[in-house]
Amino acid sequence: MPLINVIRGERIEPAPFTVRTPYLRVPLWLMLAGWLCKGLYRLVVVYIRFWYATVPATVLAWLYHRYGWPGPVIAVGIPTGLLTVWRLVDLASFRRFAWWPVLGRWRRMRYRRHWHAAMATANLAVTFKEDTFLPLLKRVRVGATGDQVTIRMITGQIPDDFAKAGERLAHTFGAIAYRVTPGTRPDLVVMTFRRSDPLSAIVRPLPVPAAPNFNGLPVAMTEDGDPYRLRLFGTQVLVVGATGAGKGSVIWSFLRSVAGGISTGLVEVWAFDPKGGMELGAGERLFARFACEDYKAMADMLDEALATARRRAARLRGITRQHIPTVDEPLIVIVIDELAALTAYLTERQLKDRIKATLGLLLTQGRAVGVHVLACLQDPRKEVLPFRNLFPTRVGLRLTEEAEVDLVLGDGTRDRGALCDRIPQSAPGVGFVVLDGDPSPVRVRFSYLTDPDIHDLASRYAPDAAKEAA
Ligand SMILES: Nc1ncnc2c1ncn2[C@@H]1O[C@H](COP(=O)(O)OP(=O)(O)OP(=O)(O)O)[C@@H](O)[C@H]1O
Repeated sequence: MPLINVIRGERIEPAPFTVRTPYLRVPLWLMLAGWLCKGLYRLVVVYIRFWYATVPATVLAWLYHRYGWPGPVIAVGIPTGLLTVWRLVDLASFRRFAWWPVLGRWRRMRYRRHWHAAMATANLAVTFKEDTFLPLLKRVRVGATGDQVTIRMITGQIPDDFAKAGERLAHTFGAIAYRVTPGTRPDLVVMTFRRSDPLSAIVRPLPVPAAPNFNGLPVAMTEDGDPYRLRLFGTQVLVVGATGAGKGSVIWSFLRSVAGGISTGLVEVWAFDPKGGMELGAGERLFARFACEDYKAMADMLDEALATARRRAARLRGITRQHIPTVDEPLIVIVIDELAALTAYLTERQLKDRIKATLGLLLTQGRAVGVHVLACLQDPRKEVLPFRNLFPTRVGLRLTEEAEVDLVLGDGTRDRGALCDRIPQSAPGVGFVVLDGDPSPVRVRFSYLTDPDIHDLASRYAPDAAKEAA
């Protein structure tokens, strides 16, 4: 038996005694006096506990008593005026240093009030040796869209325990969505409760970088209002979404982010649009290769890409582990609008098997030698699933079923906040990006390019357009 047991958490003391009060006849005056004392005691407790409200109220009352109305009016008016000027002059710093800290205090009180019940009903309170322990509410930080709540877990708890209870807690605390991320220390977990949606508006096309940075291509906006930068080097990208979820906008946002490289010859896009060219046809001028009807031609293109990858690997072996694109040896991106059309729906068995084998090799061997795949998928069915793990970067847009989320993005991702099945139809282009090895899904909205935007992009950045201009 251990000498000392150590457990973190807030201990809920049981009542030391349980007594049955005897029946006594109490005179009315004694009862009234008792109530009065109790009332006074509670008043003092409330006064001390809520000092930040009671002390200013007392000061204002004293000012009124001493100077009449001008006293409190001036005392309130001057700081209010200064704060209003601050807000008008610099809203960002006003929010950051004045409004959000105050709101954070207020919200912390509200979290505390519901904390015990919320933890107990979400099964996050732990009973150990007849004592009950609660996770500790450490800090509440308010931001533009919601609250970041830092919690110290009880011994034996892990962030996934909070992820599993996330939806329950979000409802309890009146949030519309949540996200769970590990804290800065192993005993901390951060729950982000979102109260409004900063991604409700359409994101206009982002500026085209003249020279694309393949470690961070701006393709979408994050909830913080910053561009989301997709890392292409060393990865393959899978985009999954129900029909109308905005897969097209992911492709076009990506193409826009590498358009500078396309025009200079640093990037070659090989596009596959098995739906007859409806999605990608408008940008045909941007592509070095384009196939939209002939599946045999698509299989040949994939074979060619694999041969290129192998040639590069043979040349670079022992020299470098990451291919650096040049005009002579550009970065090749294979964009596939509907992966299942090649790997699942195709009726010619031999051709389908050939495509699947090549694609599998390409996904594993291509990323170090500058041959990348960005593939979209509508229906996460069994036939395409074996490929899932070959895509280190996965984007989940709106999905129709809850079970599809973990199927596509990885086990436990939905619990950690990637609620793809809850994305409304009215929010196409909204999705969660999940990177291999990073437990936190990032919620983003991809930029939307209208047909004129796409035509404009194709006419400005097509490689032949650059030659014509020269
Ligand atoms: N990022 C976005 N922002 C705003 N609206 C968008 C966005 N992406 C798509 N939309 C709207 O949603 C519609 C459907 O988008 P899109 O065709 O890209 O979906 P999809 O997932 O490719 O569907 P499908 O699988 O049926 O081709 C578009 O016509 C457009 O009106």
